[in-house]
Parts: sequence; C-alpha cells; structure tokens
Amino acid sequence: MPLPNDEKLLALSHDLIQQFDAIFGEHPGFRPAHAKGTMFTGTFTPSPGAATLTRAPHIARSSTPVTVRFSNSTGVPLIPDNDPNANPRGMAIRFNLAAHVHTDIVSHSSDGFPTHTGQEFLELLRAIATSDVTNIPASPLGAFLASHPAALAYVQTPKPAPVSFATETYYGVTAFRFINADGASRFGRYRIVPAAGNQHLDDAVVASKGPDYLFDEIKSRIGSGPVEYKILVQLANDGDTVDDATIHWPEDRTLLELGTIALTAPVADSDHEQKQIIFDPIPRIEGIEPSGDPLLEVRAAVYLISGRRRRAAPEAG
Ligand code: HEM
Repeated sequence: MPLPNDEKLLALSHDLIQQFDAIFGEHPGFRPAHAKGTMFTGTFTPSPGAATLTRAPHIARSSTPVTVRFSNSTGVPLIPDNDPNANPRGMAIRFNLAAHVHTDIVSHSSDGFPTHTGQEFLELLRAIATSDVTNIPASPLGAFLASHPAALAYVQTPKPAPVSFATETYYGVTAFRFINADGASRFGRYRIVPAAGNQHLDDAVVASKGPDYLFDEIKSRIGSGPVEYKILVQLANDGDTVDDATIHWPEDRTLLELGTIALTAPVADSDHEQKQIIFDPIPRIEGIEPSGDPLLEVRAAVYLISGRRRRAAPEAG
C-alpha cells in the first residue's frame, strides 16, 4: 500500500498518531490504537449470491485463506478485557489472495464513528487529551460534544462488553462501492455477524471477569472447533449518504450475504506477526472501490505510518 504525496494529509496523519501517543503513552512495537490483540487463521467461503454484488477475486474463488486480528480499543497494550474503555472491540480481516497479494476489512463493534473527517477526529482527540475526566462538561471534551451532535450520539450509544469475540457483531463503518462483472455498482457497508449470535454481559458480570477473559476464551473456543461469522453487506438505497461514517442508514436496507469466515487455528508467534501486519482500510482490488468517505484516505496513511514505526521498534523479549 502506498503512502500518499499529499503534504496536508501526511501532516494530519502524523498529528493523529501524536495525539494517540499523548492520550495512551508511547508503547514502541504496539499500535497507538487497538494495541492489545490476538490473531487467528481460517478460511473465507463466498455465498452463492455474492457475485451479483462484486467481481472481487475472493468472491470468484471457491475459498480464500484469511488472517484475523481481534483487538481491544485504546493504545494500552495491557488494557484489561473487562475495562469499559476496551470497547469497541476490533476485528481486522486479511484475505490472502497470493504471496504478498491481499485485501482487508477493518471493522469494529460499534455501528458508526464519532466524526465525519480526520481533522474533526483530531480535534476530538485533542479535546480528550486536555480534558479533566472528573468534570467533562466543563472540559474541552464537553465543549466538543456539545457542538458535534454525531460525536455525542456516538459516545452515548451503549457499548456492552461481549461474552466472547465470537459473540459480537463488527461493522465496517465506511461505505464502499461494489462493482460486479457487468459493471453494475452498489454502495454498501460491511457487517460481520457471529454464527453464535450476539451475546453481551451486564456491567456487574464484566467487573467480575479476569483481565484476559476474552483473549483466553477465544483461544479455547477455536481450539475446540471452527468459529464462524457471516460477512454481510448493508446496501444503500439511492439517495443514502455514502461518504459520512456518522450517518446511519435505516435498518430496512437489504443485507446481502457475501460469505462465511471460519476461524480454525491461532497464528503461531502471534506477537511477532501482530507487529508485522499492517491492515489497510482501503481494499485496493478489482470490484471494491472507496466511496469517497474522507476517513478512508487518512486512515490508510495513519495505519501505514504507524505500522512502519511499529516494525522499526526493537523486538520485545
Ligand atoms: C480518522 C479516523 C481513525 C483514526 C485516526 C484511526 C487510528 C488508528 C490507528 C493509529 C490504529 C493503529 C494502526 C496500526 O498501527 O497498525 C488503528 C487501528 C484500528 N482501527 Fe482505527 N482509526 C480511525 C478510524 C477507525 C474506524 C472508522 C474504525 C472502524 C471501522 C477503526 C477500527 C480500527 C481497528 C479495528 C484497528 C485495529 C487494526 C489491527 O488489528 O491492526 N478505526 N486505528
């Protein structure tokens, strides 16, 4: 994935990483966001109707190997799984098409995002970094939320802790333009739904859980059989806003089934592999194009800059 030439975009990307560092501290070798993670391998199998939506290579093949990284929120590498700030959880999926050829989905367990642009997100992070958590209304964060209704709605949306990474739905948030073999295109958003169903915990139960309850549980669950998810695409109707992650589409929009992921084994040497792998929010393959959502370009630059920094850090241990 290439680094853009746009100086403004690069400066914004560096500023965003610096704000994560300011909030969570610098932890060389770890991600500044979604630092605590665990990785698994498995297989993606497309659903029969998926080719009506996209001519992407992993839809045309009978199956494709995948690598998945689950993560907790924040840039704190040892954040306890039962810390409320560990929500939303992340699920990043790599479809391995050939040696060094791949396409990714980066999703999290909230259906939305607090800001429309990267610049606005930087302002939110700056407000968080300079706020008194015991008096948010009188802090820069209070002022930001008061003047940004979408961010307020996002922070007020409940984000309960899951029973398991296997009982959570993950959302791609930004829309893409899917193009099929006839050249017909539709806008859509990924929704990754667990075969085990959504199951969450009450706050009191979460508090009684151990700091690695999710990471331990998913390892043992996959050890005793495949863990499956359906990848769905929520299709926009004509007139729906497709370039703003803060705007939800009505729940009556069609959910097209793209395929199934079955996770079957942990990645050997997960710590090293997590350090190396850099997920890309932009698909960069035939049949799935960006939608014009401004978050995509800045995220792609941020993840690449951050990933290169991580790879350059000395190996832990
Ligand atoms: C301007 C907006 C955003 C910024 C600045 C941002 C920033 C970051 C950063 C710095 C990382 C670490 C990347 C790395 O070092 O490899 C990251 C990872 C991640 N972000 Fe974002 N993010 C943004 C939007 C989003 C959105 C909309 C989602 C949900 C779809 C999301 C979900 C994730 C996930 C799941 C990871 C972990 C990926 C992995 O496992 O490597 N982020 N983000």
